[in-house]
Amino acid sequence: METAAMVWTAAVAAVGLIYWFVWVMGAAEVKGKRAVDLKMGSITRDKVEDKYRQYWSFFRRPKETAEASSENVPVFVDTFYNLVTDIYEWGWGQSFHFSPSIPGRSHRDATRLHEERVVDLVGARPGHRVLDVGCGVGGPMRAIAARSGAHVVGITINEYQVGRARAHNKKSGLDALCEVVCGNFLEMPFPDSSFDGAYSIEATCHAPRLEDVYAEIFRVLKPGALYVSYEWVTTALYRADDPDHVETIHGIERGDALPGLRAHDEIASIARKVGFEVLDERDLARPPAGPWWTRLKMGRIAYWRNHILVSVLTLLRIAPKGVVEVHEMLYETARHLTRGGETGIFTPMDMILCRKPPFAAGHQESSSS
Ligand SMILES: C=C(CC[C@@H](C)[C@H]1CC[C@H]2C3=CC[C@H]4[C@H](C)[C@@H](O)CC[C@]4(C)[C@H]3CC[C@]12C)C(C)C
Ligand SMILES: C[S@@+](CC[C@H](N)C(=O)[O-])C[C@H]1O[C@@H](n2cnc3c(N)ncnc32)[C@H](O)[C@@H]1O
Repeated sequence: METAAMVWTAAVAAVGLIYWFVWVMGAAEVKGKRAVDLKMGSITRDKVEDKYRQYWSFFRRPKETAEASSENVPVFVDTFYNLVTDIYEWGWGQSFHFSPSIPGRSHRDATRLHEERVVDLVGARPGHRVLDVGCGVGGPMRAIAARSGAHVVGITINEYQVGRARAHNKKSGLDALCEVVCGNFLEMPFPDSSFDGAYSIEATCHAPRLEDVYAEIFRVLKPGALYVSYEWVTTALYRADDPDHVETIHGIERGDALPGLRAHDEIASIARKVGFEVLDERDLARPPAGPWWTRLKMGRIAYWRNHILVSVLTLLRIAPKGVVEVHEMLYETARHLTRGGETGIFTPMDMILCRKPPFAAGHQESSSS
């Protein structure tokens, strides 16, 4: 073969390979969000590295951060979701939470079943207005609205997620039942007693003080309405004097924008303090539930593929500088989360079911006010 022909063949093969690697393999979990579409939320390209550094210096020592400047937590949580939302959608899907694995069923099915459980727990039905506290890009909201026929209103602090969630709602034909509002769940823009039910899936862990968000939820619920939450907590197996345990929990907090994980036995008393009756509390991760962390572990090869992919895309200037660092942070977090699951010292699904008493007055003040 002539040299020119060889060069051409090699060039065509290289282009084909890059196309396959980036466009075909790059559309990881859910087709529709590809590696080439990775933006960093509402952060402009040139600011991504800086924003990541700011995030990292704020959340490097989570507990101290929360105590020193808890009023800044929502701002940095918003920065965090600008940095990770597209990577989450690309590598995980539209539901930003874990679920127990179910033998013989796909991750997608397991996720949906974990979400639909909320419908039964809060008794959502057509005609109801249900609040989704910390709604992400709306994966759970769409599953819950579709299953129950209720009108679901989601709130998220991150403007970029609002746009993503509205686009997904429209695309799935659920926009008449699903509404998304940008706001802080510590000061919600809703009138007292305006919801028939509420839920939060792996979101209230971002609140510096759980009583503040619970008090807000209590305020906006109608008397007699139910609220269910899947909380991130340390379990009874966690030992504060075991350096391995402490490192795992700090690793989870640093890489997930958490101002300090709470212990499992703190949740119910906080709910009662703001006025709720606690009807049930259970760790949904306990056997016979299948392990929630296997989905993270089984993807190790995929992580390496993704790492190479984001590095190549950054080199080609398709992805903004800083994405590789964010991706590495998530990889580290996945390691700590897996360790938390395997040792049993951490659960992302401590379920608490509460009711606002039928004859409750309006807003219960949180302890600081
Ligand atoms: C509830 C929260 C988020 C929970 C999970 C949805 C996310 C926690 C860690 C995330 C991930 C870790 C590794 C990433 C991987 C390196 C990348 O290649 C593809 C995406 C990941 C799998 C990513 C996906 C989402 C998580 C599992 C918190 C924030 C309260
Ligand atoms: C891990 S995501 C879970 C999203 C969604 N529940 C799901 O399961 O897909 C946490 C969500 O909480 C939201 N959040 C965190 N702090 C918030 C705050 N102070 N006010 C409003 N939303 C907040 C984030 O913006 C994000 O949407």
